[in-house]
Amino acid sequence: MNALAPSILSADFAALGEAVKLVEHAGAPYIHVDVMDGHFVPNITIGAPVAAALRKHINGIMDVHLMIENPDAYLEDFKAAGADILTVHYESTKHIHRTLQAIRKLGMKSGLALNPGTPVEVLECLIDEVDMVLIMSVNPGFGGQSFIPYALEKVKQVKALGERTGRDLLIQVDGGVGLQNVQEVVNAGANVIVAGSAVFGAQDVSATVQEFMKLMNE
Ligand SMILES: O=C(CO)[C@@H](O)[C@H](O)COP(=O)(O)O
Ligand SMILES: [Fe+2]
Repeated sequence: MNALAPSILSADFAALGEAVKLVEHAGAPYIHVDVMDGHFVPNITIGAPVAAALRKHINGIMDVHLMIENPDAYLEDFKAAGADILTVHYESTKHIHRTLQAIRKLGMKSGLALNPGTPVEVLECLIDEVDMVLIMSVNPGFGGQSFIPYALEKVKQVKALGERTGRDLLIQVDGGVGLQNVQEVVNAGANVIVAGSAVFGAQDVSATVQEFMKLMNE
């Protein structure tokens, strides 16, 4: 079953608990939490204390996307906050292999995100340490940007790598996905779809989640 991960980046930050409840009730199995530090990306969002507060409202999977420099310093904080999957950027740290190992050692699933300018080849020597690959289909930092079509090619490459290495990978796509292109993204091989503005910017959030899940699993 392909899964939707609504990104709370586009929700009302003063009512995140309600936002989570709404999308979970509509059938979204993941909640995607975007953490930005104003250094790795030109925007600042939320940190571990807000993630910990949100955890109490999340029944499903809390999927934390770290867009921060020096992620190693915060892995334990996000474990304590209740993250199920912790995703770090390949570009954000010198010793990414060690970081991925540390995430698993703390008992979380490890996610590895690749910026649009980073080739899939970098996964070759990291794949055994990775539970989820996140292909960024926009440059990280903001919601509501346009989908970069080359991401589809990268998703196909990740899928092929998973098959070749016998790994049952979670393949996540993040950025610019809406009802109009979600099937294309799933057909390329993605099985976890992040959507922020397309979900929380919709008139009927609940119906939009249901429509996503339907299109993704047809
Ligand atoms: O990580 C990010 C942005 O850097 C995302 O998770 C966004 O929140 C996706 O927003 P939309 O493109 O779906 O509006
Ligand atoms: Fe994200």
